[in-house]
Amino acid sequence: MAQVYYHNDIKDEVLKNKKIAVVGYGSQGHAHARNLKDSGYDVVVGLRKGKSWDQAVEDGVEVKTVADAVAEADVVMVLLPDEHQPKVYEEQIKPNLKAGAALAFAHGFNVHFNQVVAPDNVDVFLVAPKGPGHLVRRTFEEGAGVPSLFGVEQDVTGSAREVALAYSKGIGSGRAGILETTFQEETETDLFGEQAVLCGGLTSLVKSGFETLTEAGYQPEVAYFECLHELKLIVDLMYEGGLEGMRYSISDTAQWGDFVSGPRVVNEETKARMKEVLNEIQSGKFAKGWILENQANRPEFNAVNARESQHQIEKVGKELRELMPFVKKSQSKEKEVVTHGSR
Ligand SMILES: NC(=O)C1=CN([C@@H]2O[C@H](COP(=O)(O)OP(=O)(O)OC[C@H]3O[C@@H](n4cnc5c(N)ncnc54)[C@H](OP(=O)(O)O)[C@@H]3O)[C@@H](O)[C@H]2O)C=CC1
Ligand SMILES: CC[C@](O)(C(C)=O)C(=O)O
Ligand SMILES: [Mg+2]
Ligand SMILES: [Mg+2]
Repeated sequence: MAQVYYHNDIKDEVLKNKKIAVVGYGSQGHAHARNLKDSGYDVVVGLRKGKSWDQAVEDGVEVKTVADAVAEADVVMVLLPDEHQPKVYEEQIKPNLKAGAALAFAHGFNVHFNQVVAPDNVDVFLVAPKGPGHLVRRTFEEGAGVPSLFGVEQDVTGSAREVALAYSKGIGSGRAGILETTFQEETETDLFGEQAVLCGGLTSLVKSGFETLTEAGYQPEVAYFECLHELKLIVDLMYEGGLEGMRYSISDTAQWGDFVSGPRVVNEETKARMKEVLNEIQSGKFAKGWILENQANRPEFNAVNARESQHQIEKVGKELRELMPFVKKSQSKEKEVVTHGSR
């Protein structure tokens, strides 16, 4: 088994007297900044004036311009959207980076695909939480954490690995498990996971199930509960006990249906498509497409986003969630409009 590091395995003195600049205060940024601050670290957030700036001030976090925050920092964690990182890096981060500082990321995309090239006189590492930023904060506050991967690309000080481990512990990942990786492995597996399984695969599966039921004449509300709402309850059981743990709680009828019908829906053809997706990630084709889409001001991203928001599952879901205040309360997006309006 790979070595997994936990809270008590990690010495954190190496980070204790360092100033940490967290650039960006969105999903990951607010979680890293607040968790590190609560872990006793000296944190400054680097931002432009705007909603996130106001939110960070309201949260009691020290805020400066990106240039000023970077100039005084020993560790600079870049938590801007991936597509904004190269420009902000060139214009505001690189000119202000101290020699011997560490440049850090939560995802390897820009370093791996050469969109950000660090100078030779800094450490470069990543600490990539394997979960959404809002959960990195929420689980930390609950006394738990989200697992993280860490990896070192460049080590000029000789302490990059120790600093990355201490940083991972500071955001709470030592409670869940910390694994060593490379920028290449993190980038390719993260992109694959979010495209084929966690986000892309899942939304397509849910919508296809919902459409199959509604097109057959069943009530949209029934289809919503069956194909989307209950998914969380089933996935929670997998999170706690794996596939077997989930199957223990469902009926034998459901388990038999799982065995005979699941592999007909997600089959060898699906796996062949997954391999295609992975190949395009590994070859750089996906990255090139995403970079060009942003350079063209996101015509396709915006069109698909607008179309998706009009899907019947979104409309019926919104109405049903209004009637379940306990669901609405824990919903990151509704909460985010108030607390992290930039997303
Ligand atoms: N979302 C997640 O849970 C995960 C993300 N990651 C990685 O973490 C990194 C951050 O992603 P994520 O948290 O989703 O990012 P967000 O989209 O949530 O980041 C938004 C933040 O960036 C700020 N920002 C955007 N552009 C600029 C700019 N030009 N100058 C200054 N600030 C700017 C926004 O400020 P303003 O309010 O002013 O717009 C806001 O604070 C990415 O590398 C991503 O791949 C890794 C694991 C999970
Ligand atoms: C699953 C999506 C993710 O990779 C994440 C939350 O881990 C992301 O990029 O947001
Ligand atoms: Mg991820
Ligand atoms: Mg990702």
